[in-house]
Amino acid sequence: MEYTNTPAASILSERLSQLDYLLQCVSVQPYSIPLRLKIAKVYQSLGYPDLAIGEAYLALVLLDEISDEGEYYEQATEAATADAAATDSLIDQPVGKEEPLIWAMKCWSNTAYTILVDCLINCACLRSAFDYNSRALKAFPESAVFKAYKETLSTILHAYCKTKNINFQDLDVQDYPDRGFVRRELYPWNKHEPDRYAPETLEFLNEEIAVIAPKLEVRVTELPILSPENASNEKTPSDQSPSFVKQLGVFAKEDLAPGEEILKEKSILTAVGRLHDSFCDACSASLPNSRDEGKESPIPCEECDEVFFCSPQCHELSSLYHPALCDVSFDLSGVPAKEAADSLYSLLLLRALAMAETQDMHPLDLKEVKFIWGDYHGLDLPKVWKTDSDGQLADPFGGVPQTLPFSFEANILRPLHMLEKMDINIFEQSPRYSFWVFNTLYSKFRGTASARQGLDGRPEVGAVHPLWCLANHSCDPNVRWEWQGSIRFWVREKLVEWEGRPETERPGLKEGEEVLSHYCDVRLPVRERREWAVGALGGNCMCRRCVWEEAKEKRKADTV
Ligand SMILES: C[S@@+](CC[C@H](N)C(=O)[O-])C[C@H]1O[C@@H](n2cnc3c(N)ncnc32)[C@H](O)[C@@H]1O
Repeated sequence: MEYTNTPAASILSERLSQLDYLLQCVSVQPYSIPLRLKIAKVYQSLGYPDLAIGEAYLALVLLDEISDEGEYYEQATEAATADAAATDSLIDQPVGKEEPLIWAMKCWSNTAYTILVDCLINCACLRSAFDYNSRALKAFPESAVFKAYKETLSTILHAYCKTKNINFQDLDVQDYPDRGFVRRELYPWNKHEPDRYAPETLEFLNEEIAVIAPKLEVRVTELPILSPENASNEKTPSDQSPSFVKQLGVFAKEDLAPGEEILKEKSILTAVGRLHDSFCDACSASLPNSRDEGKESPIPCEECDEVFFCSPQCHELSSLYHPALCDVSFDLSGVPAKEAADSLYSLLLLRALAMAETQDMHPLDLKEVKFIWGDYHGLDLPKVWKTDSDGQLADPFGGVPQTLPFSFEANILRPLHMLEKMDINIFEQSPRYSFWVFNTLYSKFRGTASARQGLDGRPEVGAVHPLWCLANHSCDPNVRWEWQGSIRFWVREKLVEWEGRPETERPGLKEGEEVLSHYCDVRLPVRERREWAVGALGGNCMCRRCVWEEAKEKRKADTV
């Protein structure tokens, strides 16, 4: 990354170097509370309040380990005693006769709560902020800082009630909003992201795709940059020429006939949010009922007997993730319906962490994850990141847009809980299983995962098919797909009917033509299609059918 000579850019560069140094230190001193707090402060000063929350929370966990004599009592106490004796441990000198360790712990606890509450408010996690501020006020009843946060929270919550037209007194703490958006970013220190357009990347992806789709290849292509505003009534997209961005796409290597099956991909990066014995644990195919005659019976895991596989192949593939999860139950089936989709992303995260642990790899180096699209903001950080002349951030995110959904539960607590269930030491392994790694995985999954609903309309199964998801979208697709365990593409035998299509067009793909999938129900009218696909596309669809149909609607409206 190039750092221009603006004052903000050099401050950014300095803070990133500081972070780099502290991250190296924490890999050798994973139980150091002041070090966790220093990292939290640097994240905060860089405009990543979400990452600061994670480190401040770890500092609180370490403090609890000492006070409650928890599993890591010895390591945490040893580190804290050494830190309390050191001079640069973020604390004032002890007053009176208080023991240095007790005094230091009080100071660290105060700092941890301050960072946590401030950042939770900035990330719109108001219920969690309220909860931690109440605990802080119990520990430090006279603190002007926590009293001020109480006021701030009350003001924000009153304003929230006003917009929702509800009485503040009627709002239960459990119903306080607790979810916001944070920066969706290729973090400057992330060394795991490949150059997706480099010849060696394309060579690797084409070797992989040759196995499951011998007539297709991955190529670099150009796509219009989409934004949610570009179809608003004031600006007509067809009047503007969109800017383009380099991305990957899937192309035909030879002429493909209508009806031909051209891709069949099985993935183990799957998530099942319902009863485990109804779906193959590896590929998520529905399992045959025990009464289904002539069907092979599901194969159980011989160790835990809790998960089942649809075939010997899936049973074998489970050796790539299941050892880390064998006998571990992580049930999210009880989450409220409105959180069901988010919980599938968490289960995909769990699968990726289990794959990394079983294969002893960094999660971002897994081949199923490494090359997939993270839909990062793509802005030049040294140019967009903003501070004033004193180095104060323009806003808690440094002026950088926020599009990644974030909650304390999904991005901090749940991943740590998953690691603990897999018996992973959350302190010593924090360089590999870090909060920015969870965010990066969530960014990738949100850009590419498919979900299938159950009969009640609730998202039930999710999966990332790393090669299939390289295909781009059109509301006039040339393939159709089906997902039942494996995902399959067929060349369409019948093209979608819409008025603007040139009459000469026939189904089938010519050599070199792009495979165009669909991310929404293409039977719907343009407005509904765009609403459906906006999340997956990052903006309103600008395919030729959408542009044509929107123009027609506009002409119709103008004549009325
Ligand atoms: C599942 S990925 C598709 C593969 C992606 N192009 C890549 O490089 O890996 C989805 C992303 O591709 C882009 N995309 C797909 N179809 C598009 C279209 N018709 N117009 C513009 N962008 C599109 C959007 O950025 C979207 O977030």
